[in-house]
Formats: sequence, C-alpha cells, structure tokens
Amino acid sequence: MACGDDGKLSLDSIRDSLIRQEDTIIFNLIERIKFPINPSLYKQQLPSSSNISGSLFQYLFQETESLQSKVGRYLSPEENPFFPDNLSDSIIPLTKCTPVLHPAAASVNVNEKILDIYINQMLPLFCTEADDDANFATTAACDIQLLQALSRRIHYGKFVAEVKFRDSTDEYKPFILAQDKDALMKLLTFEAVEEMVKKRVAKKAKVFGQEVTLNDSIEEVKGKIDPLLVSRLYDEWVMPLTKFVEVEYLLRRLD
Ligand SMILES: C=C(O[C@@H]1C=C(C(=O)O)C=C[C@H]1O)C(=O)O
Repeated sequence: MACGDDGKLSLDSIRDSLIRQEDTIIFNLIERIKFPINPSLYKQQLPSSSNISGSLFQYLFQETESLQSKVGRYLSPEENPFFPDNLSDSIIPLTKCTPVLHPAAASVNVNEKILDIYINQMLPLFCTEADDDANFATTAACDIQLLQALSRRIHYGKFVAEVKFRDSTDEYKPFILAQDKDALMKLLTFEAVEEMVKKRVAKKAKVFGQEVTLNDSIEEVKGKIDPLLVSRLYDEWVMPLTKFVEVEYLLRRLD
C-alpha cells in the first residue's frame, strides 16, 4: 500500500497483496531451511571486549534495521521495526501524502511475539537439529529476510482492518465504542477465505519446492519443504496474528 494509493484501497487489492506476499514468505522459508537451526546464533554472548550485549543474531538484526532506517525503511506504514529503540533518523525526506491508516496504527507492533514464536516454535518445526554448521552470518541474513516478510504480512492486518472499517463503519462502530474484542474478531473473520489461504500456501510450497530437472522420466522426489508445515504455519501463527493486529488496530480506530 504505497503512498498515494488511498483511492485503490479495496479488500480485493489488499488480498491480492497478501497472496503475493505468500510467495516471498515461502521462498524465504526454503532459503532458511537449507541451514540447521544453528542455536548458538541466538544464544551466543559476544566477548565482553566487543562492547556488544545480546546474541550475535540480535546484533546483526539491530544493525541491519538501524542501517535500513537511515534509508527510509520505517517511513513506510507497511514496515514495523523489531527494535524500535535502536533506529537512526532517515536521510530520505518524508514524502507528503495523505496517510491511509489512522495515526494510532503506529502503536500496533507485534514483532516481539513474532520473534519469540519464530525462534522457539518455528525454527524447531522447520529446520533440522543437526550440529551448528557455523554459517551464522548467512543463516541470520535468511532469518532477517523471512522475519521481515512475516512481519509485513502480519501487520498488513492494519490495512485489512482499515478497509473493512471503511466498508462497514456502521457495523464496526458500536463494537469499537464498547471495546468488544470478541465481537470485532467475529465480525472481521472470513473462515472460507482462511481455508483457501491454507490450501493455496500448501500448493505453492509443493510447486516452489520441487526439484526441477531436464529428465522428464524421473519419479517425483521429495520437495524442499513440507507443504503441510507451511499450511500449519499460516493456520497457527500467521493468520491468528494478522487478525490480532486487525483487532488491536480497530480498538484504536476512533481515538
Ligand atoms: C486478512 C483477512 O482477515 C482475516 C484473516 C485472514 C488471513 O490472515 O489470511 C483471512 C481471512 C479473515 O478471516 C481477510 O479478510 O482477508
């Protein structure tokens, strides 16, 4: 949802973007699972002489975000930082255009939850527990790409919620005024759409993860990624967190 896209705001166009983002997430997953979990990356304390606290992963991620913030990454309402206290000012000037989202959108950030689920639940599910392979920088680069893609998808819930609110303001307003989270959750949920998402991501995982050879007679071999796990990723984490973001945004929509 780029600056100035306000006129194109529709549930269909937002859903098209979510569909395209599935490709990014699945390709990034395929890249990450080339490596084992590499637990030392997330635990390793750096030597005290380095003056850096936290894990190697945290250091790499914070420095990446800090550099990207200098070139304007977090001026975009689609982007939400994992380490908001560590950003540098942008050297790119802010473009003046009418914001699509309500200003309270800036206070909705679930990246802490995403990072916790990613390290403690997703990596053990998708990656092998083989010994560390010491490819720490490359592994972390894959993690960062994947986490940023997951975060963008989940925080897209703000745009989904905005368009649903604009389309059915009379239905949403009383529940927002009553701060009724359960009623909002029920109203914004489309189970049939969720079923399609789960089936589609499993199919994409099968297609994107297949081995491409020039020999047509070769039997089908095991793909690079388990389609059922990708469907589970969406069912257990991606869609529930997207809806959590939608509810949190709507609760603030009339502030
Ligand atoms: C994102 C939407 O809101 C909800 C969340 C969905 C998702 O995360 O894919 C799908 C359907 C809805 O239950 C939507 O309506 O498209």
